[in-house]
Formats: sequence, structure tokens, C-alpha cells
Amino acid sequence: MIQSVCVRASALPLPPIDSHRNAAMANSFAIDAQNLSYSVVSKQGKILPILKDCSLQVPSGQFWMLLGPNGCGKSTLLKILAGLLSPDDGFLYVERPRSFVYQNPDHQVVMPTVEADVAFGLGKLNLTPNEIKTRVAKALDAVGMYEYLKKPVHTLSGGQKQRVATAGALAEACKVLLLDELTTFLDETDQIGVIKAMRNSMDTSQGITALWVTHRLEELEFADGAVYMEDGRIVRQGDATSIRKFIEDKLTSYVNQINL
Ligand SMILES: Nc1ncnc2c1ncn2[C@@H]1O[C@H](COP(=O)(O)OP(=O)(O)OP(=O)(O)O)[C@@H](O)[C@H]1O
Repeated sequence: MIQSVCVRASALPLPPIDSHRNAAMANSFAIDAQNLSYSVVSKQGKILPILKDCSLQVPSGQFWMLLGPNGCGKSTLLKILAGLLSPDDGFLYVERPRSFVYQNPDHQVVMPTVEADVAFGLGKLNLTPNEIKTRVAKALDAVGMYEYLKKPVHTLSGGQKQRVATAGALAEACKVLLLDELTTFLDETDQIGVIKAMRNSMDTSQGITALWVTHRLEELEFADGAVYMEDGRIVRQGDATSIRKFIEDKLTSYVNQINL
């Protein structure tokens, strides 16, 4: 996992490699990445390729998941899609506005109360106080946290904070939501709460596309589609059931090999 920085979704810069072509030209994809490459330079001056010819397309309005072994480049790809990192090469279209939700909600949930936190990113949008109230209420309702409106954030569980962070992105009316391993450190109850809240948000908010990074295969039951990545490349993408079977077959064949 790359070190996260504390950036509110509203502060995301634009990546340089983005043609800004309109949605019609991008067909029906909210995310369209072609042949992306990205490298870092080690302390010894060696070039370390992280993404290699990486291509994926996520249809508009769908909830997709991104899976793959540790270190294959999922977080790096997500950060590129969010505009937090710039690819070295390739073509990239991501519908705007887009928001990034961090693995650690403490990097994102920064205001003293739930209501203030969800309203935080709306300051720049020139809304009336009533419009802000309505947006905050609707976003919290979508993630099942409306009754926590007045609660101090320090009293929330990790999963509840993740739902508040997601509500903050929804309140800003983002079109693309990029979510980085929100459930990795949650217990089963919080995990189910967060993933169900996310699915409900997708079902009740029109026109949002989401890409959710996870290691947990069971979460695929909530997704419309999925992408499987290995060693900096997308090796398979498709409907959630077929990707789940593809990964399970891979795991079975790996287990069989070590049992030989
Ligand atoms: N700034 C950096 N300097 C050196 N190596 C890096 C840097 N950023 C990423 N990497 C390496 O690139 C690879 C991909 O990292 P990334 O965090 O994107 O993987 P990931 O699939 O999200 O991993 P995980 O599932 O463990 O979170 C890893 O081997 C990581 O160590």
C-alpha cells in the first residue's frame, strides 16, 4: 500500500494525460484507460515499472471491483484514475467530478461532527445553507448514517467513518467514486455495513460509477463487474461472477501445485 496523503476529494488535481473528450466520445465508459504505464525511481536510481500497458474500461453507472495480489499495482492505478499520480504514458479518460476515498478514514474524516464533515467539501460549490443541509441528509441517508448526523466523529467505528467518508464524496455529487480497500481493516459487521451502504448508494444515486479495490472475494456479490490485475497489468475483466470463478480457479490451481 502506497503511503496515503491527507487530501480532501475536492482538492484532487487533474492528470496531464487526459484528452478531456466528452462522454459521448468515451462511449458508455465512465473510466477508460488504455496502455497506461507508470514507474518510480528507486533510491539507487533504478527505474521500477509499476504499471505496464495497463488497460481497463468501467461502464457508466456500474459498481466495479479491482482485485489482485499484494503489490500488483491496484492502489497506484486507483491514484492515477483519481489524478493523484500522473501516468508516464497511455490514454486516460475519467468522467468528472471524481472522488477518492482512502483506506484509512482518519485521512479523510477531519471535522468534529458527522454533519460538518459531510458538508466540508460543499463550501466551494456556492450552495445555500438549505441546499447544503439537503445534500448532507441525502448522502448520509444513502450510506445508512442519517441518525448519526449530530454525532462527534471520534465516537464512530472504523466502518461508520468509512461510510461518512463515502457520504462526503456523494454529497459533492461526484460522477466517479474511487474507493481504496475500505474494508481491509474492518471486522465482519463493519465490512458488511460498508459494502451494503455502498451498494445502496449506487442503487439510489443516479449516474454514479464506482471502482472499489478489495482483497475480499465475497464482496464480489455486491458488484456489477470486476477487474483482476497481476504484476502491473489487467489480466481479466468482466462480470463479477466470472471474475470470481477466474480467481477461485487460480487459487485452486495454486493450492494444487503446492500440494504436489
Ligand atoms: N513510490 C514508490 N516507490 C517504490 N515502490 C513503489 C512506490 N509506489 C509503489 N511501489 C511499489 O509498487 C508496487 C505496487 O504498489 P501498490 O500499492 O499499487 O500495490 P497494491 O496492489 O495496491 O498492493 P496492496 O494490495 O498490498 O495494497 C509495490 O511493489 C510497491 O512496493
